[in-house]
Amino acid sequence: MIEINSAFEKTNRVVVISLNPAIDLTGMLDSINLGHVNAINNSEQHPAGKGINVASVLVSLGAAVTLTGFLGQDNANDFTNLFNSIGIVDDCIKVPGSTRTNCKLVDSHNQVTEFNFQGFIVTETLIEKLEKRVLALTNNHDYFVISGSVPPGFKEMYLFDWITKLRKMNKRVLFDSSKDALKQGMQALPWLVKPNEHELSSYSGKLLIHEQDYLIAAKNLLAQGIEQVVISKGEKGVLWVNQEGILISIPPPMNIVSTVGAGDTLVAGLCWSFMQQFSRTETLSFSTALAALSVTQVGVCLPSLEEIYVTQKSVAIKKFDRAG
Ligand SMILES: Nc1ncnc2c1ncn2[C@@H]1O[C@H](COP(=O)(O)OP(=O)(O)O)[C@@H](O)[C@H]1O
Ligand SMILES: O=P(O)(O)OC[C@H]1O[C@](O)(COP(=O)(O)O)[C@@H](O)[C@@H]1O
Repeated sequence: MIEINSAFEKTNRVVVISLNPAIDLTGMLDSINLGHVNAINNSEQHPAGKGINVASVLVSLGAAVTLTGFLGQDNANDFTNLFNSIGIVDDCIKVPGSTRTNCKLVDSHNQVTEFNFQGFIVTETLIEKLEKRVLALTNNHDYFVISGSVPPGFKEMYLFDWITKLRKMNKRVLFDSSKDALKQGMQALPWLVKPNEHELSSYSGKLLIHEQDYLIAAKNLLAQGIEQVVISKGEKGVLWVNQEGILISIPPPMNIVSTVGAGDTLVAGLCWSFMQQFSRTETLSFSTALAALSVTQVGVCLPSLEEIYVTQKSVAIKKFDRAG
């Protein structure tokens, strides 16, 4: 029998689990010509991946973040330099090989074409070692973010097992993944899920188009026992459904540089808002503002609170009581 306890303390401590990190190599070009040579106008490269992006934004907001998961030992320094410079506590397991490099091409219409590679291979021994680390962290943490795809060798079933274990310990698990990993993880009923439109359509097995389609899909997840269903809809904003009702946010128009990392930034904003016990409206407007700011540059941005508050004032919120 799963125990439900809503008496969560305000906290700044959080664990982020990053199973398949990446170095993001972003190239800007006028347009992509398939089958031809494409000249890149300028490029940037930085440590990223869903969990690492979430951890970086959380730290910038003031969270005490312990990052665990896997890192390729051959280029681990690229990541550990970042962790040391911004103050992420590194509890990652080093695995043979290099962490993958993902390629992101941004054209002059700000359209992003992404090439996400597979990643290093993990063994059962490494996975068991990681599970022990995650369980050890339950002694002094209530919030766990599991973000991103899984590397080759990692059976999606582990996500089901780990989320089930964390849930039984009454931990709040925020889960953001895709494909089979999303399916398996969702079945364990994490506390919060954040699919984007495409991921939710693919999970639901049908194309969701209208607001009503998303609402029905969200309410189904709620009925199954997921407490917070947050659907991110790019520049159209966020749809958040829970037992208290439906909230919709619309971000202000932004100067877009790259939308890569917007979803991770939204997850970090949500996590921080819950940890800090913001009201529902404040949680959504804060997280939407933070995510909107992230599209104004390459990678996740670490804006000042002042910048976030200014943007937050331009986020429109629509509220409907009771999810029904
Ligand atoms: N062009 C944009 N302008 C303003 N906010 C944006 C824009 N694109 C994304 N966002 C914000 O970032 C959130 C996450 O973006 P989205 O593209 O839906 O996620 P993902 O990166 O997971 O695909 C959106 O819900 C929205 O709040
Ligand atoms: O974990 P996945 O699905 O392989 O995706 C990894 C990619 O997603 C990112 O974390 C960006 O994610 P979002 O755009 O959804 O925020 C990149 O940094 C990384 O290259």
